[in-house]
Amino acid sequence: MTDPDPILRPDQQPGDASEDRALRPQALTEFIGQAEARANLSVFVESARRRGEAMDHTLFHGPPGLGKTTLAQIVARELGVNFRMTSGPVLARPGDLAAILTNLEARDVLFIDEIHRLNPVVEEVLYPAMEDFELDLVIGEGPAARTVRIELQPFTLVGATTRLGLLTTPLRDRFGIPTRLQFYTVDELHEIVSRNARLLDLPADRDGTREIAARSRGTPRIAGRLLRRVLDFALVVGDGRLTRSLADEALTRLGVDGLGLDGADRRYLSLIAENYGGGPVGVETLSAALSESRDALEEVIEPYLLQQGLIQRTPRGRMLAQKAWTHLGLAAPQPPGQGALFD
Ligand SMILES: Nc1ncnc2c1ncn2[C@@H]1O[C@H](COP(=O)(O)OP(=O)(O)OP(=O)(O)O)[C@@H](O)[C@H]1O
Ligand SMILES: [Mg+2]
Repeated sequence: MTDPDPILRPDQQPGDASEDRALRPQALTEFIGQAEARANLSVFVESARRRGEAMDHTLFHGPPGLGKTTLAQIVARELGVNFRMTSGPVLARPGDLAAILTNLEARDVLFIDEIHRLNPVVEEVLYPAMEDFELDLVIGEGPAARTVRIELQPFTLVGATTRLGLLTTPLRDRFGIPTRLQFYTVDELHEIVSRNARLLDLPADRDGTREIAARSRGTPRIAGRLLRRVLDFALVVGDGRLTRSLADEALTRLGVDGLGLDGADRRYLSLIAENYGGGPVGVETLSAALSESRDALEEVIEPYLLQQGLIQRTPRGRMLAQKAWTHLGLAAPQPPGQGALFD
């Protein structure tokens, strides 16, 4: 089964990079939502600036598309330092990380995306680098091998992950500022969509931008993409203006329903309802039946369904909540034993 439309997925897709750039907020004051994270970060940034020191290592975690990379870039800009970006899977050998670390200037931000996917031998090198700004490198092989210690400039490591649970404890413990990003409220997304419409020169009714916000799965990346697709419809099918009815028509044609669920979400819910009587059913079983990786289910599909109260995680597997039955237009089965009283 293939997703009918990958533009609805919250994880990054090819082509996002250039689209993202135009809409990406550049300063903490332009960043909408995540009020708590933003308030805390502005204090830590300001304090580091006054002390003239590197800010403490920071970890952003939460579902894809909520602004982890954006916030990391903003932090570097507000600190007035260089931003270096890499990712867990790219750093295959300790030497790859060493090359980056030794090139950092004092107080720079090193951003490591998907930090839960670091090779363990690379991670070992990271510990003393984070803690003491030192690098222990093994030079040569066999009996001639020796360790050299290299002093590093103090730097700020900003890590990002969609899977906090996969981080090793020693790595997790070395982040002084762990920050969880939350799904956005419809009001926050509405502000984001309105701002993006202005940036894209799209005349828009409040009802129109609201409709997109309500159907963006709590995720600014999806809001940005849906707005661009609705813009296409506005230009070609409509009269160039974003109205509520135009947004509704476009989103419905794209397969986004009233709760913002896409085809993959609905297949997930329907499978549990129709094949497993509402659950509980194990995630491995769902993964096989949907031909989706377990990671994709746990990182991308389930967080929003959980947050919306459509499913529950139990020790025996996933279960549909009443709201999901209602949303699917199906009747929930009677719990065993109930109903017999009235027969
Ligand atoms: N608070 C916000 N206000 C406006 N736009 C935002 C906000 N947060 C994120 N965006 C936009 O959403 C898109 C995705 O953000 P970003 O790439 O930072 O997400 P991410 O959490 O790093 O995702 P991933 O886990 O896939 O790496 C970008 O285009 C960004 O401009
Ligand atoms: Mg990112």
